[in-house]
Amino acid sequence: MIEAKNVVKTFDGFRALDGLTMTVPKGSIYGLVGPNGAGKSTLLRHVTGVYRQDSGSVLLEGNPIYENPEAKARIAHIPDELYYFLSASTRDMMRFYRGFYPRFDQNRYQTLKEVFSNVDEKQPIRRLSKGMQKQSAFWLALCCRPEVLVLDEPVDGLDPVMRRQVWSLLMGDVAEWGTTVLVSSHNLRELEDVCDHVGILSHGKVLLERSLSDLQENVVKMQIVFQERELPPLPEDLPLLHVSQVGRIHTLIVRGNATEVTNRLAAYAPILMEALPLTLEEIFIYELGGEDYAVRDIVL
Ligand SMILES: Nc1ncnc2c1ncn2[C@@H]1O[C@H](COP(=O)(O)OP(=O)(O)OP(=O)(O)O)[C@@H](O)[C@H]1O
Repeated sequence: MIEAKNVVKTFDGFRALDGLTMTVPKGSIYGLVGPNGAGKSTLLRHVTGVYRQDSGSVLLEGNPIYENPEAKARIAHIPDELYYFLSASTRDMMRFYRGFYPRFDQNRYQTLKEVFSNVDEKQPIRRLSKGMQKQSAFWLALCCRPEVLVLDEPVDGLDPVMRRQVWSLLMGDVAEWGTTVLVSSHNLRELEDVCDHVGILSHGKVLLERSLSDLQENVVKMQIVFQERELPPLPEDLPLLHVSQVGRIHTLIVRGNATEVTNRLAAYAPILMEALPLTLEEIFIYELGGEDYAVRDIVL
């Protein structure tokens, strides 16, 4: 488990992280979503032990990460801007990582050659195209067999086929090894299919973090038609988040699970009624109640 508790980080008086608290359960794929400048990269640099927080704590299994080589050897990081030694090739980096990561898997390096077949392992990484550099970074990170994989905007620059390949390899590692993946993105849609936990970051704070199952079981979209054109007066304690109408079809966004809500609304004898799941984007918009426009922008 990774825990960030009340983390504050200032740069020249500017609070890039402003009392941030986040919990990433072991074996989860945790998506961190936020607009430009929200503090995603800064947070990930704390989780990987690159930065030291001004106050608060950043822990892996209860131990501080900063200046803790034992914790750092359990974490692999693909940052938004890749850094490699001048003229180092993928093969050179493999040898370097092999010395650092105790679970480095040499056989996997050979096996994954087929997946990343258009990366020339002998060519300096800096001379590869951007997408190929990302592929090289994934290839190496997957061979490290880290307990925690931290990915900053990981699939930017990868073509759709490679995106799928990479996500499927990552999900395989989570299933087989219980790897914890912490991944940042601007795009909730990109993360929707892969994450089981999501945190929304804005102005240096996590506004909301939930497991996907919690989110999906607790809000439902009801499409409903009554004999009358107008909506009948519904009970005051029905936790309605939003109501809209197109023609005779009313769309109600209701907090609660689909069966409960369907049973309650059945008492009003609708002609037609259907419970639909919400997309992750819709859930966040309704959950956050549109209070924060920066957040609306990223989820819309
Ligand atoms: N080394 C630094 N020195 C000064 N300010 C910094 C530094 N790193 C980050 N910041 C500031 O902290 C804030 C958060 O930056 P950060 O890079 O963490 O955001 P982000 O959510 O990753 O953004 P993006 O989506 O654009 O990558 C920004 O206002 C940025 O200008």
